[in-house]
Amino acid sequence: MTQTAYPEHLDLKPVPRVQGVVRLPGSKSISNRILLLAALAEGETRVIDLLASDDTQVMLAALRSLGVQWQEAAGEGGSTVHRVLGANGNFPKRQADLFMGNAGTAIRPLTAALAVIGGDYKVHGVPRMHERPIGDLVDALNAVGAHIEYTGNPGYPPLHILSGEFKTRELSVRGNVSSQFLTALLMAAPLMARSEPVTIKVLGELISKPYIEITLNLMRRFGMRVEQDGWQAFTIPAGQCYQSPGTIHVEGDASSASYFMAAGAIGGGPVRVEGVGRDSIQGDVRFAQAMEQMGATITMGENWIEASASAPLKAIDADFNHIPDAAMTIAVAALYAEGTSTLRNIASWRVKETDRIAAMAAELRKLGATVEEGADYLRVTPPAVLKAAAIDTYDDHRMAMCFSLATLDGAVRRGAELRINDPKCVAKTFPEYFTAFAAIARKDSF
Ligand SMILES: O=C(O)C1=C[C@@H](OP(=O)(O)O)[C@@H](O)[C@H](O)C1
Ligand SMILES: C=C(OP(=O)(O)O)C(=O)O
Repeated sequence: MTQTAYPEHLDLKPVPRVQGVVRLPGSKSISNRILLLAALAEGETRVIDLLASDDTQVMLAALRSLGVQWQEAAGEGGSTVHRVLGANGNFPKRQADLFMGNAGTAIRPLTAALAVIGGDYKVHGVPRMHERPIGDLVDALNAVGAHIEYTGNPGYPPLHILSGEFKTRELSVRGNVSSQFLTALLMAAPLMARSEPVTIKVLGELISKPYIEITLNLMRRFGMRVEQDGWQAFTIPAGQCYQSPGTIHVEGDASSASYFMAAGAIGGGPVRVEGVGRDSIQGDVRFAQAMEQMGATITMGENWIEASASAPLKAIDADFNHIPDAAMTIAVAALYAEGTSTLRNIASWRVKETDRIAAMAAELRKLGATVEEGADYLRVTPPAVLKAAAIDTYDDHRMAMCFSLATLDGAVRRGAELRINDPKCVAKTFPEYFTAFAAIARKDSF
């Protein structure tokens, strides 16, 4: 969908050293939230540096099908500007067939907004999207009077969303499969809270909490007050409407930053990413702390992070529930660490773009690693030397991006000669990834 021509596979040579500066593409999580909030707000929002990728493309196309007007223009200094004309808590078109690709950040929040606004909507995606759960969100909405039907397998898209009759203003949602269900309810709740407050209760454990902080932060930027009782309950006081903040800037993507931070830590560096830093609202900047724990040197400014290392990395044993996406990068960095690394509390990997625990284990083994796979953990012991391999990517952008790191020579291990199959899957969040990666590869040796 997004325009970058990639061959069927990429053959990558070992990279002796990496160094350089990378300007990051916009954050997927921030981009898709801002698009929906801008569409629901009163007034026009100018969105600077929106991510251009498959995941934002499906959101933009869906909003257009729903009658929301937006335009893209070039901004200053190579930036982009999207002007979104808010429809003030409504969608001008009440009937639409919406293709959501494999974008969790698009289908889940839109489902909640469509269910509350009402109409007649078909919502579907790629085959893998139809295997990714949405039942907890549908149950939460239908329990208070929404009318959402499954047109395929119960618990999964595709969905048929009709007009419901909301009976109560207290919702409950399970938080242990995906935090995106709570995010979806939070963003849609103000549309229900016209005359009475709405409370959302979280049943059981909530995973991926920093993504809820992104949601709350952006809702505040659009003028919304949310009362929070820990991670258990959230109340939206009655009578509020989303208000355009005027202009809003999209930070660089912190999950995309992880590949370059890891590259700097493995391949000498320094590698600097620009677009995220100390002031980021994205939880994935905490990947930098994990890298530090592994022995990398990290420095940060307001809007940049730099990684380098002068000694081999050390193994890590940690809980990565708070950074599920960037944690995939840790699994590959573990190939360069001395000893066995354990990534814990990552069960959500199983229901993302692919079963990421199984996929990661299979591909790390191809490189010669010893891998133990559990229901919610992964244990990686690196080989003495990485083996050349053809890496399958399972239509998962992060598999393609993090395995590119296994070409790095590192301080102790020769980088592998690698084939990355189906590299175009990076279009989900970072269409230009391999160009950016090539730009930090230095042909000279240490
Ligand atoms: O809300 C978000 O922007 C996201 C939440 C996370 O999902 P889960 O809450 O399902 O772990 C993350 O993996 C995904 O890439 C983006
Ligand atoms: C899990 C991911 O995506 P999604 O937003 O589709 O859940 C991801 O980008 O790693």
